[in-house]
Amino acid sequence: MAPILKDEVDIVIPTIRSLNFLENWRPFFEPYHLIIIQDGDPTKVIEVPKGFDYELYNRNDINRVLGPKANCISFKDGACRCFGFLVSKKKFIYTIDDDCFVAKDPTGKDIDTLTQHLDNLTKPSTPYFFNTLYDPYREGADFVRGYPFSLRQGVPTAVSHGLWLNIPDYDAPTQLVKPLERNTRYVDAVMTIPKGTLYPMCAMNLAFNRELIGAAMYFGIMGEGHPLGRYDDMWAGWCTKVVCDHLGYGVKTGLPYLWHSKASNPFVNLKKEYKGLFWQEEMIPFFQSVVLPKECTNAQQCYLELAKLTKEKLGPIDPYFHNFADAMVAWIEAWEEFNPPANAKTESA
Ligand SMILES: O=c1ccn([C@@H]2O[C@H](COP(=O)(O)OP(=O)(O)O[C@H]3O[C@@H](CO)[C@H](O)[C@H]3O)[C@@H](O)[C@H]2O)c(=O)[nH]1
Ligand SMILES: [Mn+2]
Repeated sequence: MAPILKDEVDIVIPTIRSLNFLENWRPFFEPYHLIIIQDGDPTKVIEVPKGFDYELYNRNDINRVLGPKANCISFKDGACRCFGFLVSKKKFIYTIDDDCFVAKDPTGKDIDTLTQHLDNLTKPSTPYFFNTLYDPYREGADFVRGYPFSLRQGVPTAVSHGLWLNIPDYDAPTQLVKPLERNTRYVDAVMTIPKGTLYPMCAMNLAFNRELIGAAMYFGIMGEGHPLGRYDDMWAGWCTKVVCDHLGYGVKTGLPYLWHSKASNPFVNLKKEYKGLFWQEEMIPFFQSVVLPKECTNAQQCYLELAKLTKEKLGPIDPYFHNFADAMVAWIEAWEEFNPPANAKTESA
């Protein structure tokens, strides 16, 4: 099957290890452009398997491109991937971790995650009324009796959150008490996460519409030099869901599945994420209480409002959140530098 939307997609991969996993994805990824974010030591040479069309950025590149704003891009944490979202010019982003492989569906067929994500993103979402047959736009499903006809056209989908077989995305305490737990359950469903409901977004197998929500898909300041790690995708998931709810966009979760092969070290993970385990008991109520002004009509404006509220409401928890809010503003400044509004271009021409 021809690669769908080939020129409208960038695949963003953060790596501090190796890109050998791409061989496994070659049938699905080779036609697409890759943006590789090499984390860690920039002098280390990371081989990209032959035949892939890619651009690669290491820390020196990030510092060169962003100058002082480079501080808003994490170092020694998978959060660095959001630099790829910033420099992309495409409508859709698919981001995947380098320890993820092609999974098989119950019929034994290899799962083309990218095609399923693009299908999720190009069909509407239904955040205002739950459809009990799940995604009504999928082959073999529809709206059920009692579903309001006034809501059946749905809303644009901004995020498609895929799942993982084998190693589940557990936090360190769960990983420690359930070291042998494996996810073997393939649930054949895609569903819209209802408006007003948050969810734990994992960036392992994630796609989104960059034009709708890219400006809010910032992964924060994590890793080296910061008191928190492995909450990068969680933070981005809470921010983007609040922004999607405000702007009337949808977020889907479920298919596609991939095979997550490597469990990161739970003791290292505990050190990275432990503050998040109790801070999230305050972060979640913050996000649940956020009301964005109606004057915020795009993701950038919403995000700047979130930055202001983060400093005000979460700043008292720890000075980290003051720095975090500043980094959120720096991110938007960088975003607008790389993604000037269309009319700005004609003015300067
Ligand atoms: O310092 C680092 C650490 C990792 N990376 C790259 O980021 C992804 C995820 O790394 P890893 O697979 O080791 O982590 P997991 O615990 O399995 O991943 C979950 O935690 C989130 C952490 O952000 C992640 O999104 C979740 O899926 C790999 O590609 C590493 O190479 C890095 O760049 N720098
Ligand atoms: Mn992993």
